[in-house]
Amino acid sequence: MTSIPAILDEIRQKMACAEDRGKAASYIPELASADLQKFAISVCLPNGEQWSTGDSRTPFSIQSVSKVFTLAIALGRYGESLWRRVGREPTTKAFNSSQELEVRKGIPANPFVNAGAIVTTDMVLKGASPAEALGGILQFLRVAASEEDIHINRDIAASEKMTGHKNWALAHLLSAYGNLDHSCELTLGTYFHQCAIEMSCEELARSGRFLAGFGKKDDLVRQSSVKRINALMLTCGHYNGSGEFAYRVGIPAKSGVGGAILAIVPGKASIAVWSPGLDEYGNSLLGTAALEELSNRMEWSVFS
Ligand SMILES: NC(=O)CC[C@H](N)C(=O)O
Repeated sequence: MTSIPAILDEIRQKMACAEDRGKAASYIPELASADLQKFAISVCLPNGEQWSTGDSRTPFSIQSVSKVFTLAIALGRYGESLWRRVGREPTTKAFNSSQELEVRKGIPANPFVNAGAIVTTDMVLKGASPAEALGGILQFLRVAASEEDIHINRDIAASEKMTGHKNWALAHLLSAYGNLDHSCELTLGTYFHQCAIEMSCEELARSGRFLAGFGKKDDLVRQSSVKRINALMLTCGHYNGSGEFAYRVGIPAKSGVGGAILAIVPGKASIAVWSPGLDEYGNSLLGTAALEELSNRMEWSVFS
């Protein structure tokens, strides 16, 4: 059988030749100029091995992958009562759509669409200043990734604060329905900074180990939460592209518009990919193709 490093390298070479590389997330000005040639993949195994290839030490903003970590923190703090404020159903709408939020009377469909993540951030913010809440999220990530050097890119956060009009609209709608405990300014300011956390592919892969059932998992979440977070990643992690992703890749995963995807093979691997070009749903085009290839070759689909 071909070794994991050889498979990763073959995947990297294949992705380097791809002509259609997707489009960068231009609605956040700081992300619009991302280099579409960048590509990285990193895999952590239960025995402590980590294999990486490509631009695996280059930092990028994790964007919506951060929603996994705020969900983990909020679930730990609030348990099942979290679901009074956020649903756990997949959606057929875009990640930043307000349509469904109106229909659902201010209860977002799930914690991975923007409205849902704004609510979980609002919950993490309770009893803390934005700086303290962000410090808690960073601390969670530093433990998960076994890496102290994880920071926020303030330029990216500021860029989104200026132009993220859909998120402002979502926050105001949530507020109108009584589903925000803080001002839109405070909650969204925290949310934009959380999305602008920078990590490399290697760090991101390590930060998912607790969801794959290894690494420093006991320090971070209960086993019951792991099961639930993975279920949500599988059904909602790619928004209205989640069915397509499950069909092609078959692994719980969460994408971000920075081009990262964190994918979890329970008991077997924590994987991160990064390629900044996105598909029509805002998910990394080549990241998805790479994960499809890896999951096929390793027989890592949870359905296989
Ligand atoms: N899908 C994403 O990664 C979205 C995150 C981005 N910060 C936003 O709120 O629009």
